[in-house]
Amino acid sequence: MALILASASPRRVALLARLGVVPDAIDPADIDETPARGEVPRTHAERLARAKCTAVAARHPGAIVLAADTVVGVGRRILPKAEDEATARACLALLSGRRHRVFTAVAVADAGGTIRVRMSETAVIFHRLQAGDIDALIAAGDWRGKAGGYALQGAAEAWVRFIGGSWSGVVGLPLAETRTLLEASGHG
Ligand SMILES: Cc1cn([C@H]2C[C@H](O)[C@@H](COP(=O)(O)OP(=O)(O)OP(=O)(O)O)O2)c(=O)[nH]c1=O
Repeated sequence: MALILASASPRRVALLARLGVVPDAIDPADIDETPARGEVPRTHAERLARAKCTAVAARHPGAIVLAADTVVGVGRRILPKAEDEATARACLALLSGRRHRVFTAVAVADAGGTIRVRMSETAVIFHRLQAGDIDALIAAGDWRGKAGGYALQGAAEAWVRFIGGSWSGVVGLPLAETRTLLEASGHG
């Protein structure tokens, strides 16, 4: 059964490879990722993973389609995906010493078009970030395109005080949830 990865993220390809899974094709979804009014982080991640999966499954009838969405939340607040330095700095200043959550929703469409979704939730606390620490994280540059303005797999891990949950979930594709969903969807 063909597996389509509905993601432009090279990290998701690499994480999938750790399950021994190589997608037959990569076809990123191009959807509007603007949060809905009053939407909380968990709901946002789930809605977007489902929307990416639905959009791409429509283009590949009979295939298994895997999509995911990662959202960093502080309480009810959804942090943006940092595309510029000012946004990344604002995220890091907010996250300094403050417990936050990283939600990654994974959605898999089976060959019959049924979509199953699983959620990974990870709590992360960074040490208090001094101005110089934020400068160093910004200089590392790996915050670009990342939810919450940091890359745990890169420079940011040196500032982690606590992580509870799924490391792979923070990086973009929680391996246990993904393995379970692929099995349930008839892959392999
Ligand atoms: C918090 C955090 C996020 N991220 C990444 C995972 C996601 O790729 C990204 C959040 O954006 P997403 O919208 O989940 O994914 P994407 O735009 O990269 O790719 P696509 O929608 O095509 O699947 O942030 C890290 O790589 N490391 C981290 O520590």
